[in-house]
Amino acid sequence: MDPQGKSVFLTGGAQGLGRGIVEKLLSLGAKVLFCDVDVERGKATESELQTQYGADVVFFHPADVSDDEQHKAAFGMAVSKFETVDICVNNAGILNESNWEKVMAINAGAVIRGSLLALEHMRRDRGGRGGVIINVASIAGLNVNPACPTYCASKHAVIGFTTSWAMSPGQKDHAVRWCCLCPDAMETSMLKVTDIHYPEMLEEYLKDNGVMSVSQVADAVMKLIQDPDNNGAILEVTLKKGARYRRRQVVDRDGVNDLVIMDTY
Ligand SMILES: NC(=O)C1=CN([C@@H]2O[C@H](COP(=O)(O)OP(=O)(O)OC[C@H]3O[C@@H](n4cnc5c(N)ncnc54)[C@H](O)[C@@H]3O)[C@@H](O)[C@H]2O)C=CC1
Ligand SMILES: CCCCCC(=O)/C=C/C=C\C/C=C\C/C=C\CCCC(=O)O
Repeated sequence: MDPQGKSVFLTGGAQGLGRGIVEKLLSLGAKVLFCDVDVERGKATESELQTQYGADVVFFHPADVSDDEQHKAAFGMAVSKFETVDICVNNAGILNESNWEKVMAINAGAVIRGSLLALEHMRRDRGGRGGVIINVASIAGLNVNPACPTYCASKHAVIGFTTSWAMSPGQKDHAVRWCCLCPDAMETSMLKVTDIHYPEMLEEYLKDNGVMSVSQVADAVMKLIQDPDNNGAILEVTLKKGARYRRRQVVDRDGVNDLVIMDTY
């Protein structure tokens, strides 16, 4: 899909990756409504982006996406501003190993709610225009990570949910594409986290693997949006290897029930 002239709803756009994605989309001619729980930063970002791209192409709406009503209201605001939403990016996320309920509510719960809101609005078999749903997971959704088991679980949930919907027998009728983004560590406020187990593991990990810029990862999101035939995509983004699609197969090893998930590139 070409972002030019398309309408976008994005969560967690006040800073970090969310803001980076909003900026790329605006530079490609899309209109964006983003929400965030950080109202002050959201307003400041809106004002800066309106100055650069125009007052009628980017809007901020305050919302905590762990709250059902606020999340629905924010999505509804995008629909009423643009009439239609073509691209939905469920990006808002936190990392806090002391509060697993909150992590699951935002990283998994809000991704599920946001996806279902977008599907209902976009699906062509119920009068919508089709579209793309991009769910932001992490490399942690593909691996195990003793430093942050709850965060890791929330990101595995995003990948399982998104790829399962992508495999829906009704997908062609819905005309909605489902994609997961799985970045490695990138330079945002999340990386300043202190609330993980074994913080020394993080230091070691970053020494070995480096840290990506937001812009590199936001470019990968444009690839997800633009590639037409990637329903069910899991796009891994790392500093050393760049953006690569994981090819996921479910292999039936014994013809009965010994199913194994195998990823290749
Ligand atoms: N920074 C990293 O190394 C990586 C981050 N990610 C994922 O990227 C996504 C974006 O994270 P970053 O930009 O790094 O973090 P960030 O902390 O810089 O930005 C996250 C934004 O989400 C907002 N947010 C948090 N909770 C919210 C809620 N309940 N409702 C609405 N907005 C909320 C925050 O206010 C903030 O503006 C997250 O899903 C994160 O898990 C994935 C891989 C690596
Ligand atoms: C595997 C780390 C990349 C996960 C990227 C992400 O989604 C958010 C990162 C934010 C902060 C980092 C927090 C925890 C990671 C800590 C240690 C990683 C050790 C993993 C390992 O050695 O295998």
